Amino acid sequence: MTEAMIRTEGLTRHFTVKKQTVEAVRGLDLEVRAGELVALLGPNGAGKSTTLRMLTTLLAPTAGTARVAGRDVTTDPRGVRHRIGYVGQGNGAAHSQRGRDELISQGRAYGLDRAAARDRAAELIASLDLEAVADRTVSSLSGGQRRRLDIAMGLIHAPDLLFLDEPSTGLDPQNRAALAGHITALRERHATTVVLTTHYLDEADQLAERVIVIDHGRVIADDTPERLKAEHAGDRIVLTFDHERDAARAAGERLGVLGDARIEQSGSRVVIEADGGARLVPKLLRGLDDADITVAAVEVARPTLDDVFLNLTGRSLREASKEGK
Ligand SMILES: Nc1ncnc2c1ncn2[C@@H]1O[C@H](COP(=O)(O)OP(=O)(O)OP(=O)(O)O)[C@@H](O)[C@H]1O
Repeated sequence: MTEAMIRTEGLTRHFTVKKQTVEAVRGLDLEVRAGELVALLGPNGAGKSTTLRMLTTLLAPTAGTARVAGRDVTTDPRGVRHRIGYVGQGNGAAHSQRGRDELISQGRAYGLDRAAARDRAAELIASLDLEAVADRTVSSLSGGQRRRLDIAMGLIHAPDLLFLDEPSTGLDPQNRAALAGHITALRERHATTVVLTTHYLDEADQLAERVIVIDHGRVIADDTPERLKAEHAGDRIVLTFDHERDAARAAGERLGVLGDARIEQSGSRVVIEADGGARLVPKLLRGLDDADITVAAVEVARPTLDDVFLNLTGRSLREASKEGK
């Protein structure tokens, strides 16, 4: 069996702030296999960046061990650094340089000769769609272009493993979607293992094959987005009635056909949380029809990762993020 790309045991980091101990990361046991695209998802202050900074050797663990790309972060940090790429939060190239030159210098810093650095820069410029802007100074690039340049910098030495800390924070939805497309394409082309952090739920959902949910420095769930949603949250059927009394009757009488599904009425709406929502709808509508209750609208909403987080912690990820700030 090949060695895991990342393996941590009891990885822990404490900070001391005004004589108080902050347990940023508390005993993380992680395994990431070669080729995976993993998102660490959690609210502000959950410990995602601290984890990434330990895995990339920027921060020493307080306790525990981590092997990254076959090297130990504590005993061989240089070995780790040579095998990984890291794009931090809003790091970025020197602003007065042209993007292409930045990439070439970065390649040289990693030991490529000039010709190899130039070729590699050209390849990344093409695959990250930077041709039109590579010869402009970095300071003149848009947020999305600069973020793509940052990613190219992290990939210059063709690492097997790339860490991206909140790659799309601050980008508009269109640029976020484009960046997600580039990350997926890079992975398909080079089989790079990618570990990224995000607090965009839809991004984790669409981009990652595996989502590790972190809260208060611990892993609270770890699975594919589909399985997380299937296991921790049901579909939601939203029924809207013309009158509140119809909603009350529907909630009170007829919806018993749904067994133990969670039913909530608010005003003229009834929300039912149940697995396989779409399949239940015909039965539900027949039951309501039999009872002479007229439904104005019916809608089936698939669960989101926010519902998963809510069911696991009792807090919405959006609310939890605000409280962590
Ligand atoms: N250098 C530091 N000194 C003191 N406390 C720190 C330091 N770095 C992080 N922390 C604390 O550790 C906890 C985890 O922070 P971390 O940045 O890892 O969270 P995060 O999940 O990456 O959040 P965000 O989404 O806001 O980046 C927080 O309580 C934070 O205040």
